[in-house]
This record gives sequence, structure tokens and C-alpha cells, in this order.
Amino acid sequence: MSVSVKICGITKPEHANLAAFYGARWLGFVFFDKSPRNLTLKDAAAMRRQLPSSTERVGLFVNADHDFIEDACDALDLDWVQLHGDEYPNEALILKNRLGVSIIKAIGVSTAEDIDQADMFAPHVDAILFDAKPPKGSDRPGGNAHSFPWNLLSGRDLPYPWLLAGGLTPENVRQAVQESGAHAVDVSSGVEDAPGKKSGEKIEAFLSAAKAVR
Ligand SMILES: O=C(O)c1ccccc1N[C@@H]1O[C@H](COP(=O)(O)O)[C@@H](O)[C@H]1O
Repeated sequence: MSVSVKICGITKPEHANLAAFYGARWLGFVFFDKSPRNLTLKDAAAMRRQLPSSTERVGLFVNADHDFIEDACDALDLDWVQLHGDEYPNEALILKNRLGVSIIKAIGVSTAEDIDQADMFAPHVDAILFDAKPPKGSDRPGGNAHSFPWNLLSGRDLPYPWLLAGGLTPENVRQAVQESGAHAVDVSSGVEDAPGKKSGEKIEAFLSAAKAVR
């Protein structure tokens, strides 16, 4: 089975459609005003009808107000909510029950012990996303093109669905999947020419490389 791919930080329908054409499972939309990929609710609503129907839509939030998350779900008809801040396990459960969406919880990793933090979220969410902890001085908890040692995940046989993220690129995704054992990956910076500027060529290259891994 090929690796499932999430392309995150979509701001233009043409990149969404290209990613769908090359086999992305998920498209990610960032609702965090410190991000260069931030979307307003107005941007999101304007894009909604131009998005592909074959992909699942993920809204990314950082410690966001639940009413705002609900408005974003309505604006983009989101299937998933990605919680990328300091949210609690019961917050994930409350949102899941309120909105009827699937939930991804991001866990920042720099050591093997960080991976164990996922255990308290896993029963309440639909997938865990392991991302590198942000570098010192960053004003956002993800989307920093920063990776962690992929072999921290190898041989763990984790009993829940999970995605690998953090500093992935078309050039390193094969090695990242092979070292970590990931069945699903998430990328943002690695398919951009500059922060917030997606590249069609890099999206195609990333999906081709990820899908070719055995
Ligand atoms: O993309 C962002 O700007 C962002 C902002 C706040 C939290 C998370 C964000 N992105 C997510 O971070 C990881 C790794 O991204 P990258 O490939 O290293 O740039 C990924 O899950 C993005 O969805």
C-alpha cells in the first residue's frame, strides 16, 4: 500500500487541484494568524467551491476558540480538524462531539519520551501527527521546515494511526518513510519556494517520491 500524503498550507485552488491529481489524500488549510499560510474565513469561503472533491479537507488550528473552529468548518466544509497547540485530550473529544469531524493531534518531538505523550491523546482522536518541536525563536509551533530524528519512531509499532511531519521534502521523504516506518506523511515548507508560496513542481515531486516508496 502506498504512503498517504497530506499537503498542508494550501492557499490557492490550483495547488489543491494539482495535489489531488497527483494523489494527495488530505489537503491542509491553516487558520493561525502568525502563519505565512494563514487563511481568513473569507478567503476560505471564497475557495470552497473550487476545491477537489476527491481529497479530505483538514483545518489546522493553534489553541483556537471553538466557535472559530466551527465557523472554519462551515466555511470550508472541513472533514478533519488538526490541533497543533497546547490543547488537552478532553478538548479534542469535545470538538469531535460538537462538530462531527475527525481529529488529528500534533505532538512536538525531539526525544523518544515525547512520543509517549501521544498515549494520552490517542484514545480521543483519529490520528496523531508527530512534528519536530519548533526551533528557538519561532513564533509558530509548526511549519518551520524543521525535522527530528526519524529513527525515534522506528520499530515502535504504535497502536494508533499516525503521520510523520517536520522538514520533509521531495528529496528526503523516501529516507524519512523508510527510517520511521510511517504510512502517512505531511508536508508544508518542503513544497514551497518561500514561506507561504507553494510550488506546483515541488508538490508533484513530493507526491511522486512519497508514492514510490515501498
Ligand atoms: O504551516 C504552518 O504555518 C503551521 C503553523 C502552525 C502550526 C503548524 C503549521 N504547519 C504544520 O507543521 C508541520 C510541519 O511543517 P513543515 O513541513 O516542516 O513546514 C505540518 O504538519 C504542517 O501542517
